[in-house]
Amino acid sequence: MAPKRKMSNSNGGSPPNNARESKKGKPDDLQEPHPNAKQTEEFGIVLRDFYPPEMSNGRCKAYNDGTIERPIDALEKACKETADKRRVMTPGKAAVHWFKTDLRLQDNRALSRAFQIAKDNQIPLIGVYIVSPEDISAHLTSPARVDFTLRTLKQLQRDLGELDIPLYMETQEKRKNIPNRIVELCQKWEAKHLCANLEYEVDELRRDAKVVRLCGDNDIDFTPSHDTCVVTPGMLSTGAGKQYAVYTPWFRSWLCFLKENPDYLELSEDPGTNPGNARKQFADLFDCTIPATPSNKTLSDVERRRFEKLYPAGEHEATRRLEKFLKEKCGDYDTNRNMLPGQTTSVLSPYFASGALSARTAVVTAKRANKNHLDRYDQGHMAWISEVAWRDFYRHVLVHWPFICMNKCFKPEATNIEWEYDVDQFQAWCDGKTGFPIVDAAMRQLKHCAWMHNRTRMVVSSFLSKDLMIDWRRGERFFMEHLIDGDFASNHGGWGFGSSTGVDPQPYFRIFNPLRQSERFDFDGEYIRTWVPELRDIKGNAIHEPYGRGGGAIAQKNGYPKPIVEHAASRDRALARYKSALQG
Ligand SMILES: Cc1cc2nc3c(=O)[nH]c(=O)nc-3n(C[C@H](O)[C@H](O)[C@H](O)COP(=O)(O)OP(=O)(O)OC[C@H]3O[C@@H](n4cnc5c(N)ncnc54)[C@H](O)[C@@H]3O)c2cc1C
Repeated sequence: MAPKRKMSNSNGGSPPNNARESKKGKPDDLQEPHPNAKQTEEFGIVLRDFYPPEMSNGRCKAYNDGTIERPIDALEKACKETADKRRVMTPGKAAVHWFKTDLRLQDNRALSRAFQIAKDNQIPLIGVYIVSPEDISAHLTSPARVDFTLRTLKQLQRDLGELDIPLYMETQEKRKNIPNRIVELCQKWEAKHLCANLEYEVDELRRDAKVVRLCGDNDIDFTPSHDTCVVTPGMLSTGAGKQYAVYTPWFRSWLCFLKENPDYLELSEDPGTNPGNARKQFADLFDCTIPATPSNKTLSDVERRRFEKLYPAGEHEATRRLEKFLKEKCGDYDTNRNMLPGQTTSVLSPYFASGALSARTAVVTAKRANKNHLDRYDQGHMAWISEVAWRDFYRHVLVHWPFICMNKCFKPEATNIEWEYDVDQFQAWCDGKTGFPIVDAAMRQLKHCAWMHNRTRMVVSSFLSKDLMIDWRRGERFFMEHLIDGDFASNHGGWGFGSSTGVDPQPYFRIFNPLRQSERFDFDGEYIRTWVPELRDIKGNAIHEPYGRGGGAIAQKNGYPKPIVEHAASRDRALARYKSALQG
């Protein structure tokens, strides 16, 4: 069992105002890791094969005060500094769209731009997709999500093929080779224009800044587009000109912005038939095979078939689901969305995560179904639009506070909380064997479906970080490794909420009571009975707490564990530890 994290008085403690100044008045070494970095490494939170040790809280502060440049600023600087070179570009013999997490034809800002360039110059458009197994490992992408992406690529290749647009795909083991390889491909095809949509995670922004400069040096125009958010990160700020850290005022501002800037809700034009003679000029690109699944991300045949059935790939399925949800379920979404049995939400998250569906299309279609209102008329539609906006919100947070992408939290001082690193309890949580039926049902739903209901995502994240006091970042990692919709910004945001280390303004003493959550949102125990077969025969409300309410004999006979902690005592421990780190 790993030892507990020790409280630290060095720069691991709550950062004083001048956290980057040492006692001697010299600036602290920003390369110095956090005092507990060894522990985060040993517990599998910081992946040292890919990243440096956990940074100090002072380094987070240096991002906040501008001493260290944000990756988005580095990218913008690269675009600005190469702007002159880009203006004189000649059309070349092809235009290229580099697909990433935007695997669709509909409403795709950069693809639309690439097609327009091809059309204006009567040259062929080529699509390209590069798989990097190293990237997939570093980003903890789940096998279910890898499989979903590869299936989506197949559909995309078919759809593009119908327009005579080839999709060239290849594997680059090392992610550091991607920028050079992209340029090499453009040179090979004599393309002078490369288009792609931005991804806002740190590695991706840094990679794209490199691509911008490399392209500039090689007479290729690459101007990345903002596409994944409805409102571009950086467009909304508080009256004091700062980035919002609280959702409600941010959402008011998001609504206002869209009313004042309706063009942000204009969908991009789909590409048409390839203007150039691509079938002749680039014939070999049309029968590209789908890249192989990296060996550490394979699924069993049973899993593959199950996920194919649960989540058919591609944008046509995404559109079908969106329309069906808006017609049949969205009207009741505000009252039903927290209920666990049945399907009360859209289950569109895998499609958003892979980019098979754009958030803009979702909001515009929901608005249309709501008599063209974003924030009036039907409560269900308004509630759903505001949930899709959460996705934007967490991306805005990521862009402004990039250190959250580097194993830190929004409140860096919360990394000093005295966490437990109990391997057995963590395993019980992963396996759905904690003795708390609602928690166990949820964790088993995750294993089976590679998806979990939002309500139980909140319950299990609170349980791990508060009832078990386990460093929530290990849970964040486990989610990424298992979710089909694993998405850094939303996952981190959700874990920040569950563990009270994020942007949520609620104080840490909001601790979910698993029993109350179970009684409230799974009233008849249907969700528990679906996922925990050991408890299926227990009648009435004993299902929520078998050992305390007369269902113990059945539970025990079927091998269901007793609760591994006592909620009231755990709650007190959590309150004391949070208080000591955050207010002490
Ligand atoms: C601990 C935790 C981890 C999470 N991890 C992820 C993740 O890795 N990927 C992910 O897409 N979502 C994540 N979420 C948010 C949310 O749980 C899922 O988006 C939602 O359950 C997906 O189901 P749905 O498509 O049926 O959502 P619906 O209720 O139909 O909502 C529609 C869409 O809105 C967005 N959305 C809804 N709620 C949220 C939210 N709270 N935060 C951000 N976006 C939201 C999603 O894109 C979702 O598909 C997490 C939440 C928590 C509490």
